[in-house]
Amino acid sequence: MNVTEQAERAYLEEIKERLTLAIKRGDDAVKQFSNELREKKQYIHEHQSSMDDADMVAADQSINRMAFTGEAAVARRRRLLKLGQSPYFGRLDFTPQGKPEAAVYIGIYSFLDEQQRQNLIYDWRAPISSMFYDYELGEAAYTTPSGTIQGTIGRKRQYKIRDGRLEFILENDVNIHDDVLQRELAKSSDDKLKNIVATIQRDQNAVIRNETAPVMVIQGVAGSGKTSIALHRIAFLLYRYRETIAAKDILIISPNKVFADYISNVLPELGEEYIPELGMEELAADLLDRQYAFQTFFEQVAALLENPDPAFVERIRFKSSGEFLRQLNQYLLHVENNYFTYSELRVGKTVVPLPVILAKFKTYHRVPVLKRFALVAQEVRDYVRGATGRKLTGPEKATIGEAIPRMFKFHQVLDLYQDFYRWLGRPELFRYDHRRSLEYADVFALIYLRLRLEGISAYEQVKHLVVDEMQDYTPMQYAVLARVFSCRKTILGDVSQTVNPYSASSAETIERVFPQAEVVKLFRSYRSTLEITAFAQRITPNPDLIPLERHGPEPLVVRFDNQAEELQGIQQLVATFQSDGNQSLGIICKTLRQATEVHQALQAPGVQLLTAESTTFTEGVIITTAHLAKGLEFDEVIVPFADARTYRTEVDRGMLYIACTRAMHRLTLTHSRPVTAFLATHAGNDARGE
Ligand SMILES: Nc1ncnc2c1ncn2[C@@H]1O[C@H](COP(=O)(O)OP(=O)(O)OP(=O)(O)O)[C@@H](O)[C@H]1O
Repeated sequence: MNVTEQAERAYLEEIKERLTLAIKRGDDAVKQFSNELREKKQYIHEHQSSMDDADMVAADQSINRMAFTGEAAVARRRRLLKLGQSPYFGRLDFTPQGKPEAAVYIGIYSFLDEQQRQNLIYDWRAPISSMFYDYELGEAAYTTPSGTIQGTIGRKRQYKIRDGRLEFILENDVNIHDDVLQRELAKSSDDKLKNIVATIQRDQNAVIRNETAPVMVIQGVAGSGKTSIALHRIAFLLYRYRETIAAKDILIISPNKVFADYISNVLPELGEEYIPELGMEELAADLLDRQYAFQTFFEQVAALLENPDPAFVERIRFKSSGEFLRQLNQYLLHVENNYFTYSELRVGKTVVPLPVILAKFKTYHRVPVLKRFALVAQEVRDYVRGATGRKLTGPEKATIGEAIPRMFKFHQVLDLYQDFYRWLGRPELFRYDHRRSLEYADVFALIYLRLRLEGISAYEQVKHLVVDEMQDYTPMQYAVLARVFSCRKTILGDVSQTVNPYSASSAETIERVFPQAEVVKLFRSYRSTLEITAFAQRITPNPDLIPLERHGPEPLVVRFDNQAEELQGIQQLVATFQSDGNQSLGIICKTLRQATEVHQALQAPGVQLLTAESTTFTEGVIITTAHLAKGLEFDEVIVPFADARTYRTEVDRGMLYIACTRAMHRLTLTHSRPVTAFLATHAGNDARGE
């Protein structure tokens, strides 16, 4: 053991002791709180009859205060216990200009020795910790709310401490990040996404700590850490703005429940509470007051995969364009200017002239049209009262109340939406029959009309919105999000991973809806080995992608003579997987029908079929579709039925790309019919030869 290591081990022991002491002090405090609380309650119980209202309020307040302090003490205990397992992962020896050098240990939370009033561990989100991610040795600086601190970093170390034991130290090397990163990435994936605090990269750190962007759009290649970054960014914002933003004020729009479950561990690992999460469809149902049944996005994509009817494709394509939004806005102007077919109004002997009614209607141009009638009616009543010099009778008031809305051509948003297509001269683009449900492509347009014509106030409490898988949402959806959520937003995704190319949005498309957005592009891919990344690149090339130097076995494309043999082959691959040390295997099919078929054929214990209705993600063997697997990752991936009939269209190509990019360490594709053209250039990898 060298001197450095000896000193570090001794220091770790010292910190652990102090942590144990702090936990003990905390325990005593919690005990004391609960005793006091019990006594107070007892006292109130016994003296209730002699207490007046003011006494009761004061007693209530003091109980609440004590309970709150008690809860905070329990939370602090939880954090200290966790720190005991792994107190810190980094150290900087920093000399601020004109001041002495100090060792700054960085961990998942901060630890202040209350007796010595000394910060023993800094939270990774603290301003000083940013230098750990942003600088190597030499000159460095960090920004605090009261200004920039300049200085020099004389030493930088990284540690891996697990279960309180020091596993390794890496010293002062420019490449330390790479070393530790490699070790982290080579590990087996468990069932949930993990925190990456110890190895956040410089470009990722810039996104996590960005405080200025009203809308942050992150376009990143597959495996670039977008989801991880978004979650760390939430943790950062909760720390930085802890006085004004709490976990409950944030909303994550996630593509499905399985994904929500998959990411659910990161924030608690970082010591933050549960963050509210909502699916796009749940949001839509809510904004439509649950008045309409509608097709889901899964159903739309499944319909495209099974039977891409050209008229259906055309409807989706048009409704996913920026032009659709522009036309709907034009139509709204047309409605405003033409659909109020006002006429002269007679109330008893009084005539309310046309210009008066129209002027009243225009005065309220800021109020949504369908909400304007009551206000106009009230103005007209005032006018009649002024003209007659007397109060209006009940029937007169009612006449006015009924007459004004009648001057407007439509009253139902759905009727206006249908009328929009007539106005556009393309009625064939709207398919709706009252017994069936709305097509998914119509859902957000209808919500947009509701927002503009009726006004909806909802979700006003949300202070930060996170939208993952941004490529799956159309300009119309973003226009709705922009109107419903006026708060800051983090929007992330990858246009190469679209499940529906007819409705994909790139960062540029989104920028058109949010001109104030700051767009960040991430090109470095962390998830997969170089071999897997190179393989996926040949399906959907992305010249900007930079893979991380990490090697593994070449992906295999394995041909079988018939489907029965193919399924048997898959069964063998599963058996091999189960006997080696990896933790997660994803068998990713194009459609749910195929996934169900494989699931039935395998019949092995512990093999789980993941469908759109699933709510949890567990490790082991999972069979699912590419659409559902989007955002997830597995140690090993098998893609069955990689044949020319299954993977044929551009939508199919996207699915194949998504499926392959889910693999971290090993990838195998199988087929029994002729291989898909998307793998034509991969034929050399065919284990059995074509
Ligand atoms: N700085 C980092 N340190 C360690 N691991 C990282 C880092 N950045 C990303 N990773 C790992 O890379 C993998 C991919 O991350 P993540 O799922 O957040 O990427 P993504 O861009 O959302 O992927 P995709 O779009 O393909 O679903 C995860 O296992 C994550 O832990």
